[in-house]
Amino acid sequence: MMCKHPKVEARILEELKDLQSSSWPGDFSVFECDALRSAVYLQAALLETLRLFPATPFEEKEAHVDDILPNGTKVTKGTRIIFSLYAMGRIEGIWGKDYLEFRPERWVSKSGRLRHEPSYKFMSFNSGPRSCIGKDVSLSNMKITAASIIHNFKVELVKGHEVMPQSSVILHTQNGMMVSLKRRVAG
Ligand code: HEM
Repeated sequence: MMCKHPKVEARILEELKDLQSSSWPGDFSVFECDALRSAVYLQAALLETLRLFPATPFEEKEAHVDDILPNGTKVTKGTRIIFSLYAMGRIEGIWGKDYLEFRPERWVSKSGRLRHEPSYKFMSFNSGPRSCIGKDVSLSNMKITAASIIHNFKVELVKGHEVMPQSSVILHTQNGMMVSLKRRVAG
């Protein structure tokens, strides 16, 4: 997403500039979890990526008892329901007119804090009693990894390579994602 959205990348770099990092051999800088707590825009960009490209694109549930769904649909015990988290991240009625735009700003409140979206709206970590117990640890790890890569390297998509999602239990890319890394000037 950063390769295709240079303004977002620039804003993340700006946010990282003031955060504490540690040096690694080779003149690299890495960020630790605590230092990234205030990196609201970086987290917003990761959440926005997961909205458009949820790692689990669809899920299946089975009705434990006869029930009625919020839209009035009756389901009988044992009915299997498959729902698409991928589609739910791209519905205008849920996300607004700009639902197809990659816009991390939608996750940032007027006061500059991370905007909370209810889990039944942002379903990438599922909702309810079987929601992902690794949500916080995965977001921390993604922040650490993304911050360290973006700060040290300019990531560019290989010319002519088109990244296409491929549906499976875990969202894949049809032909991978070919990129080149250019070392950013330290400092
Ligand atoms: C971007 C990273 C991740 C995403 C998008 C994600 C998403 C999800 C989703 C959608 C489910 C519900 C699956 C279902 O009910 O069919 C789930 C469940 C679960 N996740 Fe994650 N997950 C992520 C990372 C992790 C990590 C790092 C851990 C462990 C440290 C983890 C542990 C679990 C466990 C144990 C469950 C099952 C919870 C239950 O059934 O009660 N996840 N995750």
